[in-house]
Amino acid sequence: MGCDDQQNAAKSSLRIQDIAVLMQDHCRMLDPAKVERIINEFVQGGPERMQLVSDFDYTITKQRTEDGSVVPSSFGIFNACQSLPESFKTESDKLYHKYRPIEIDPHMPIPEKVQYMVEWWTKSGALTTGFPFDQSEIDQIASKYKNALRDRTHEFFADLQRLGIPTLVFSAGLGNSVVSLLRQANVMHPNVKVVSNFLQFRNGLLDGFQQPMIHTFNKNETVLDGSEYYNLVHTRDHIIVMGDSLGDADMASGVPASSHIIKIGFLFDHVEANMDKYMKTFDIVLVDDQTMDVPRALLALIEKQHQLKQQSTAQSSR
Ligand SMILES: C[n+]1cn([C@@H]2O[C@H](COP(=O)(O)OP(=O)(O)O)[C@@H](O)[C@H]2O)c2nc(N)[nH]c(=O)c21
Ligand SMILES: [Mg+2]
Repeated sequence: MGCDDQQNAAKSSLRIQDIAVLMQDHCRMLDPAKVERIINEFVQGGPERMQLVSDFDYTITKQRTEDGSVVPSSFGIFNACQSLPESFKTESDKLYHKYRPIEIDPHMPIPEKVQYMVEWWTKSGALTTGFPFDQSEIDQIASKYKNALRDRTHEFFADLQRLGIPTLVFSAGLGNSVVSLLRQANVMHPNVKVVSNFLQFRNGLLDGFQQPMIHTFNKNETVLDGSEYYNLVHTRDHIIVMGDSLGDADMASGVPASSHIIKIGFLFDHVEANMDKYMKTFDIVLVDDQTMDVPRALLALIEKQHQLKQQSTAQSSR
């Protein structure tokens, strides 16, 4: 490509109908023109303005595996550890059955739910106290699920690392399981930060979770305020958000209002019943897509333009 061609390519904008992955039947968008506009902004802004924020359970892990086996959640991995006292398991189940219906109650206002969630995480932390525990137990169970990450997760995290895009994995679950799985899958690169609830130890015994508590309704960038990660990303105003639950769409709250955000929602359960809400909440809804192909395609467009710009700068400075 000559210099002029390269400069023209660098300026021309992309049309959504030319982005093949977004034209697949299972890829739905309420407002394709908005997605097209933001993709063009991402592409023009380049990798240095990008950040990625992703949920963990059933967003990085698969919602459906080929052999039909169920992937446990991060708390589920911990609960499967053999050394946990029997009383822990029964009490923890009781809490789940009490609080989970509140968490997903469509009628209760969020401020009221927040109190209950704080109560749940606090009681769960109190239960996770006073007995010995070894991280290797989590590692052993997590190792069984390192292949249960979405197809092309490895490539996706390699893309993010190569482009230097800060990547936040947010989980209101258990951070020890999240990090263990990401490490064993070889995707825990230096640009990846996990914000979650981590086990705390005192005198060799478990002592609940470390602060700050991350629960369903504060799982967003406001909990990062003033932190090292916040300082790293607060000027990165081009954001990809990925999640499988409706609440995940708010994970970037707390970033400047002028930011441009593309929210990708992975929908698998009760597709028809959930479709309307997902379409209103996420910019791109992927129905039973167990891959990272769509977010990877966005990164590929950003990278291609970035390379063109670099080549044309190199040529014009000759
Ligand atoms: C305190 N607590 C919370 N949860 C659930 O863990 C989930 C973690 O939240 P999340 O990180 O948003 O994960 P998601 O991808 O599954 O949405 C919450 O939505 C709760 O339903 C919990 N689940 C179990 N098994 N045990 C617990 O103690 C516990
Ligand atoms: Mg999830």
